[in-house]
Amino acid sequence: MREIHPEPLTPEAFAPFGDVLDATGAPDRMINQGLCGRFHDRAKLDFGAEGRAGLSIFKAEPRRFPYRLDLVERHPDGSQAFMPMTADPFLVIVAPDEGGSPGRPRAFLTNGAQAINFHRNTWHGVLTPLAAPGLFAVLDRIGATPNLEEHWFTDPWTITPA
Ligand SMILES: NC(=O)N[C@@H](O)C(=O)O
Ligand code: NI
Repeated sequence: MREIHPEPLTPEAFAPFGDVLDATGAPDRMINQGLCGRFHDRAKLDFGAEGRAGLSIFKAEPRRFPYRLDLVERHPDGSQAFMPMTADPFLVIVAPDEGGSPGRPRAFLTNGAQAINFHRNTWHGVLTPLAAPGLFAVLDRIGATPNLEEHWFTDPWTITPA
């Protein structure tokens, strides 16, 4: 059984795969008469030449550990951002591309105050909440192409805390 242990999500570790939107530390600017900190323009959004931005709500079933990972996917035509609407940590799964197929996946656990944005064509697991109601705002590309490539692992991975 091939095991993966989740790592804490940090912008540095996630950089090869996408952006982490994290409201820790000092904001980039104070707005609204000094009553709001703006962490400005923190994601590289990409909807391609033929697409447009779409903002959706996902209500996903919570998953549990040990989590069986048998599928990763990617969106060749645009980025995809998962922004939780609750303060529950969720699981973020990515994998490097190795000649058109995913390499060894990596799993990250958010701290409950983070959102993520997968860059275009990044192999990732589908939205994976760990608590109900699994509510997320999702910003991704809407367009005429399917914008989806799936890879099923013949030998699934098991994600479980160390
Ligand atoms: N298919 C869809 O809208 N969502 C997936 O892309 C996902 O990453 O959850
Ligand atoms: Ni996706």
